[in-house]
Amino acid sequence: EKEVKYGQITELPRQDDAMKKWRSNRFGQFIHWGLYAIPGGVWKGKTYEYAAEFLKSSAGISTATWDSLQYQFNPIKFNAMAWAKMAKAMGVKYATITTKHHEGFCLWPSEYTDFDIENTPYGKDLLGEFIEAYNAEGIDVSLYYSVLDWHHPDWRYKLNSEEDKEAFERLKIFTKNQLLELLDRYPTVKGLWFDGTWDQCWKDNGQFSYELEKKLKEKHPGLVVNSRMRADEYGSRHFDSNGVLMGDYESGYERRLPNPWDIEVTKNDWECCMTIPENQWGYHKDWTLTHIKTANELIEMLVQCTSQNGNFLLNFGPTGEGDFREEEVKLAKEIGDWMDDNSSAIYNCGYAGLKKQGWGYFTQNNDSETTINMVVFNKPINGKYRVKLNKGSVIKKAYLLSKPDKALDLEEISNGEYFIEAKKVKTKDPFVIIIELENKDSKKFHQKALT
Ligand SMILES: COc1ccc([C@H]2[C@H](O)[C@H](O)[C@H](C)N2C)cc1
Repeated sequence: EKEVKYGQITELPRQDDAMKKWRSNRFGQFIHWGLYAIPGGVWKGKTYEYAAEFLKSSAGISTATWDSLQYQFNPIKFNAMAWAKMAKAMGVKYATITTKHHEGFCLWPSEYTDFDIENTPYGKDLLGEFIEAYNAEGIDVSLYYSVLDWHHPDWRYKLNSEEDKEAFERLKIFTKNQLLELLDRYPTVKGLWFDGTWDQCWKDNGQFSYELEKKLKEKHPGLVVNSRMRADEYGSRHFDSNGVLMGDYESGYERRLPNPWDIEVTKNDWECCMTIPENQWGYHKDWTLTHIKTANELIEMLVQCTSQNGNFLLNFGPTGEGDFREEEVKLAKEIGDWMDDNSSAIYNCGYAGLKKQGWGYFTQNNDSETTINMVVFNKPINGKYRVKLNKGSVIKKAYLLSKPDKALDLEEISNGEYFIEAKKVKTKDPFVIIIELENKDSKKFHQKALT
């Protein structure tokens, strides 16, 4: 064990109401929006396959040229209420929006920079409109903030000289001021999603990020912060040098999921953030470059996250004009239609304390001791679903969520192990079988105490 002074601040897992709400939300919408949405991955007629929000570096564009995009930013199609209604219909309970991505452009009128929405043809407080509209639909809002800032003259990747150190001290003050400003301006926000914290400059400032997390949480009770914000004094990120998680949840799952059989991951809160194309967070004009995930693929990721006590944050990249691609609108509808019928296996659900089986994923409602959800993605050819529950568990009845009054045939194989027969399932979509137990699924709740 190393002596770590600037490691974890909050005892995890948090059991306060704000964190319980974060946990029960399960499904969120990520929004990546900034100046990069204007060129959309194309520069001087050339299409760049790399992530569109990195076009400045992949096309080798000067900061002056890139920053002049600010005078073109005029999303005439932006309608925050329409966005919020689409998100509501999709079934998300929270949304995380880029207030400032690596380019440094701020979607809110910041008093600490002119490189912001106020100095664009649009001019209005776009971020404020977004938060108000999403909150009006009952959707919690968290704010993404990139510490890495290509625009700011005091940004330094490494601190090699006294001049570097002085510059970065100014950058740290700027960062703290902007974050306090965001929490002042938007008191209803629930969390901060930090990014751009992998460089040496930040890893050398573990004490600063420790004190910053404390100050932000003192100012904004209940604030939920991702592990990506932090480095300890040895430069260890996400987890401190003794392997203790920092922030409030693990946010290392970017465009990747844990092994579905992994139960270690269930011990902490965590979130997977996911793109619809393979690697585009910002709007890209050309979606033929890579595989585009289908609704069923994305639903399976959401279900897998829930089954392992994680949240799923699905990304959308609005165009420079402020609307969504038709593919994104279609996916939001398809996912929403599924959520309309099956969200009881997602909201306020988590790890059931059971080993994953081949047909799909177990989830269990956090408020229920005797009801287990089976979300099926792979129908067995004989229509019989093998379920291995905890020893001593007895199934009272099992039924399709879509047909609650028709009990399915059961065959007990051994203590706590059954076949559930569901031969006549017509749907082509993933579906849910509900198991109701005779007795409290004690092992699961015992395990819950352990986490
Ligand atoms: C160098 O590899 C990177 C760096 C930053 C990212 C950024 C993306 O732009 C997006 O904001 C994602 C959440 N973040 C990690 C992704 C991959």
